[in-house]
Amino acid sequence: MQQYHDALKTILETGEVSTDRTGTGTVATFGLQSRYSLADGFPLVTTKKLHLKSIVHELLWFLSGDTNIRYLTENGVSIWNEWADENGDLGPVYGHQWRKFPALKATDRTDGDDPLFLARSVDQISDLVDTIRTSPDSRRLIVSAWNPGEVPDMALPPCHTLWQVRVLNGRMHLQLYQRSADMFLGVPFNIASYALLLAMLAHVTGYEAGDFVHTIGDAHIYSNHMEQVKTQLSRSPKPLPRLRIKREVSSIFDFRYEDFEITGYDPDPHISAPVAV
Ligand SMILES: Nc1nc(=O)c2c([nH]1)NC[C@@H]1CN(c3ccc(C(=O)N[C@@H](CCC(=O)O)C(=O)O)cc3)CN21
Ligand SMILES: O=c1ccn([C@H]2C[C@H](O)[C@@H](COP(=O)(O)O)O2)c(=O)[nH]1
Repeated sequence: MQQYHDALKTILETGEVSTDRTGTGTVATFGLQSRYSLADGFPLVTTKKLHLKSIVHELLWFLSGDTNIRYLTENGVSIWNEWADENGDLGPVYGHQWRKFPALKATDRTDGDDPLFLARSVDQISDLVDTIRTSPDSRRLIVSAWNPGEVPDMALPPCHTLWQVRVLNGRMHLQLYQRSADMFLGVPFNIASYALLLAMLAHVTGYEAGDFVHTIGDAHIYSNHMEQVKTQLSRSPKPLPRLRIKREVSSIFDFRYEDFEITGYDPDPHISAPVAV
């Protein structure tokens, strides 16, 4: 995970001090890209201990279309607690947009002068897998969580905004555009989560998992994470662990928590940090 350390160093060396919504203050760089080849191992940060459990459950929860934190809390995952309302709801966040992106289709009928629309919803994940199967050379394999009409109703507008898949020579690649990135707390989760998603998509469609390309808009280190980042950068990255999918799974929606095994993960101790709300 030298790439992750390099990104942190770039922000410390070239970033600019900024105010932000949470009132915490950051050092930020706008526009940063890193590439993680899954052939080198599974990109789980080794210079602090990460809980893969939270990452796997969060991804399965997104894929199920759920936007209430109940499933997460039942599985001991608390990372979304601060943003949920009293019923555990987050509004139409990732799961909703991935599986039920609302769309209107114009019809040729009218009501007086007003055009009539047909309301439907788009299951972007099913469509993605179907298109990979029917048109593997497609350059249109995109999933968007950014829905301008619904952003005001979301507890937090999506940070991982849009992603694209591309299959080249039997290898599947995935690129994420992340509009805003908490480099110390959120990003290690985001990298592992999208690498896992790539491994799952490659598994169900029969391709080799290739590169995860992480493109970031505002890449920031919060002012109250500086000591933690320095501690982490004083440590040396170790060889990456390996991910194994233990069972033959044919649908992207059939994965279970128990299907994943990580071997060879020998991280340095955990470094705790406050999350900016
Ligand atoms: N400021 C901020 N940073 C984020 O990374 C973030 C948000 N807000 N809001 C929405 C989600 C929630 N995410 C989070 C929230 C908390 C942790 C966190 O506290 N991580 C700890 C322990 C995690 C655990 O329980 O396994 C860590 O040390 O990584 C990580 C990601 C990512 N997102
Ligand atoms: O998956 C995620 C979700 C959130 N973040 C971080 C990025 C920012 O620090 C905050 C969001 O604040 P905005 O003011 O809406 O940008 O959450 C992340 O890194 N990864």
